[in-house]
Amino acid sequence: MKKHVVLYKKLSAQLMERLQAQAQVTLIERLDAQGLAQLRAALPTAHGLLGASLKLDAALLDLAPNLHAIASVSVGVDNYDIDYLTERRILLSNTPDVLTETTADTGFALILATARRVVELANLVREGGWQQSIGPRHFGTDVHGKTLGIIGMGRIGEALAQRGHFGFGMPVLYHSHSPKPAVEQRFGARYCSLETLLQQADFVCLTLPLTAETHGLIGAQAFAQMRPESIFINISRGKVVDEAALIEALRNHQIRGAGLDVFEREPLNADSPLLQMDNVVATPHMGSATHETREAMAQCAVDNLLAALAGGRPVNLVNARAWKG
Ligand SMILES: NC(=O)C1=CN([C@@H]2O[C@H](COP(=O)(O)OP(=O)(O)OC[C@H]3O[C@@H](n4cnc5c(N)ncnc54)[C@H](O)[C@@H]3O)[C@@H](O)[C@H]2O)C=CC1
Ligand SMILES: O=C(O)C(=O)CO
Repeated sequence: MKKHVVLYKKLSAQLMERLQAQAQVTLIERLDAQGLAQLRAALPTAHGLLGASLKLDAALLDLAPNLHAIASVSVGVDNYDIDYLTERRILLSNTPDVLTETTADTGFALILATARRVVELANLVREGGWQQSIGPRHFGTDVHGKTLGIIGMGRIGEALAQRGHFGFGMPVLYHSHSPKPAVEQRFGARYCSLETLLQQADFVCLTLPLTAETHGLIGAQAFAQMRPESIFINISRGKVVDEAALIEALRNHQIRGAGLDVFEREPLNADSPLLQMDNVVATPHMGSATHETREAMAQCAVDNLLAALAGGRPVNLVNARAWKG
């Protein structure tokens, strides 16, 4: 008998066909109240789950006694209680690598847009405010040659360093769990403490996962260490930052601006003070959101799920201790 898979993210026709050939599929189209009720109703017979952007906590997963595998269509796994999944020997997989370059592109788009005030000035033109040559009041700040600071030198951090070093001649500072000699050799990057990075980088970029250790890592104390010319970029997770402290730092001109793809609460409230600030560029968690990359992520997730349901070890298994071998 075919295994039962619950999708809470829509797949392309091609991937859907592939999944349906191997499994009985329930598709939850939208994660609204009705969709969540459908999900609850489907969980008791589910062997596999595939999706993203949903906190799958124990209260929900206790409804799924037969669950064997979850394929997250994301590299970040902060939506899952990994200890709980491991205890129940539920295999959790994610989608690293396929989104690395696209997410680093988004990071650089935010660096450029924030430093060169692209959104603010494009809006000025759109609103008919371009009546004469712009002057210093509308000038931005250079990106090339400035110091790029990367907090969390993993896959995306390295891709950002590559762009900064080769594309923009930027000296690279980084802080991570441990130094990476290969990265230092390739990009001339220099390992330093978090404090030194905050004090010296012109662009402070977050490319860390959200974990118990990183939750609230960047707060009032961190912003106080940054310089009034520095620009803060977050393409990791909103909860790594104390958003109230960020708003205060922007209000008090402790930093020049911020490029933010992620927020403490998503979607961001329309009345967030961040949206009133010209020196903030806010994007809707779109780091990996290109047609090509989202399809590659979905394909990776389907591969992981089908491997697990066939009794194999998914290539991108997150909780290795859940694997019986
Ligand atoms: N904005 C978006 O749409 C996207 C956001 N992301 C976020 O980016 C994160 C990073 O992704 P990858 O680069 O693929 O992960 P990765 O695991 O390759 O890199 C993370 C790096 O952070 C370091 N790190 C972790 N905790 C640390 C700590 N407390 N102090 C110092 N360094 C620490 C790790 O050692 C590692 O080098 C994801 O977990 C996800 O949350 C990923 C893709 C898209
Ligand atoms: O993969 C992730 O972790 C994302 O945030 C979306 O691509």
